Amino acid sequence: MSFTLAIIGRPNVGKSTLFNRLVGQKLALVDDAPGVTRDRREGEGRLGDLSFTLIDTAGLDEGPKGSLTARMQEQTETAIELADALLFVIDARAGLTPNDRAFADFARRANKPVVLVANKSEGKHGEIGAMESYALGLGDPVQISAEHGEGMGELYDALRPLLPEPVEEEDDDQPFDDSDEAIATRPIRVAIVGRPNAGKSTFINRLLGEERLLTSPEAGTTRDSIAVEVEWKGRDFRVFDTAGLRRRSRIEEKLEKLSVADALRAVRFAEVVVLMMDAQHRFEEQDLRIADLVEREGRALVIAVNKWDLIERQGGQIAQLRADADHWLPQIKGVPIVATSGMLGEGVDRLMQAIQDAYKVWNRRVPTAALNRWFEQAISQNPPPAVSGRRLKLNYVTQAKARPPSFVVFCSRADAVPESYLRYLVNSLRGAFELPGTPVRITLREKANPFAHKRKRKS
Ligand SMILES: Nc1nc2c(ncn2[C@@H]2O[C@H](COP(=O)(O)OP(=O)(O)OP(=O)(O)O)[C@@H](O)[C@H]2O)c(=O)[nH]1
Ligand SMILES: Nc1nc2c(ncn2[C@@H]2O[C@H](COP(=O)(O)OP(=O)(O)OP(=O)(O)O)[C@@H](O)[C@H]2O)c(=O)[nH]1
Repeated sequence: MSFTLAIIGRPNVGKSTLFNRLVGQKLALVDDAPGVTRDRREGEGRLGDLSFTLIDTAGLDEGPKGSLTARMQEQTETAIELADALLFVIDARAGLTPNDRAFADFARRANKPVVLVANKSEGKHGEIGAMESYALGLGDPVQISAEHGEGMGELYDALRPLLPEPVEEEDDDQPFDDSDEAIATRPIRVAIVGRPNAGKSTFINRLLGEERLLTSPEAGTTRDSIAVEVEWKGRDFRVFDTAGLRRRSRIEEKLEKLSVADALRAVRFAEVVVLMMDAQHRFEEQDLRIADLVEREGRALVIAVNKWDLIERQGGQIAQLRADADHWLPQIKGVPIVATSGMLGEGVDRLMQAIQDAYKVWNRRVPTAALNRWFEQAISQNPPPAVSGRRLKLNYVTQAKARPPSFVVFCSRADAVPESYLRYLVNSLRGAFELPGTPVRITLREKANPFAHKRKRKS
């Protein structure tokens, strides 16, 4: 039997939705046929290149006043027994309930690896439950939206080290091992995306030093994305080449649609995304849309302006590229940009270095003391505005996670803080801690410090 994962958690947190996403709709449809009531569903799940047997424990009602029925406990225990590792799901919007804590106890007692999943994390509301869930003592929550397919890359990151995978050697690193050493040695997952004909395959061939991928002057030669392992100057990379993202047209063929979906998937599984543009047609609408997608997916972005050999050399061109990038992509200010010629092998070293640097920035954790110093300074330099006569009070800040760097600011009235002030904080933070070109998230939160009760108990 293959590696088995059990999805556990109280009713309604989204276990079935996650199951369906990982297993695929077909099986779920079969099992959801009317009259088929089952305590447990099993299916073959896939996430990127990982495959596993998945057990879902959904479909039971909570007992009176939210209590757990004996049947629910029983089926959860059975599932846990069958599993090699657990996906413990909570509802990030609802926050923790006593039943979540009961399930967390089951999970802990199992003595099996547990991945804490904070579902329904799309939008801003998710941060709250995710922060609260730290208190369960099950490690960092993986924030996902099973319904919208968000956070699947993070889930992949969390699962990959748990699963046996003979081809990989790096698999003994711990989930969420964000130590400097782990960050410095893990293969970096890179997706190279861009419009058709930008030169993605040619570039990867150059990296590999052989004609392994098909390149041709016709747009859209690469139909599927292919992962290749590359070692460059002692560092391992896993590079995904994707079919060109192209403008959607009404007469688009099904095959093409699949290719676009494939590229989007590659973005989700990548840690660093290289947006490859043709130097002769740079910053086109589709390029900007890809960059925006990468930002929204929370990946590190590096821009390669390829076919640089076709550009007549004049002074100041790189500076112009820099200015163009910041003009068109203000949401990822300072995004690294490298001029390349995959054909001639120019700029390859610089691009590979830029990928490593971007990866480091994306993984950065800012020391708390420095973060607090920055916060006080940023607020006193440019205090938050008064809204309807009352000054907004921002209390303190904490880094909730890295990959990408995400922060939570605790404040008096979250809804009242204007977007522009948040942008000010993001840009100031970027500057203060050298976080260029990586998505930086700041979420506002009104509730008291979730760790406060812990501290009280200790004293
Ligand atoms: N907003 C949001 N809603 C979600 C998400 N995932 C699931 N839901 C919704 O949450 C509800 C419960 O989802 P299910 O997948 O049935 O939850 P379950 O944990 O399997 O529930 P039981 O079958 O009762 O054990 C449904 O209305 C879903 O549409 C998500 O990522 N975001
Ligand atoms: N002058 C020049 N031409 C290049 C360079 N890189 C690629 N090309 C040419 O551009 C064309 C497209 O290259 P590919 O590598 O197939 O492009 P792709 O982005 O993989 O294309 P799709 O498979 O359509 O997504 C080919 O004719 C290449 O020879 C470069 O650095 N300079």
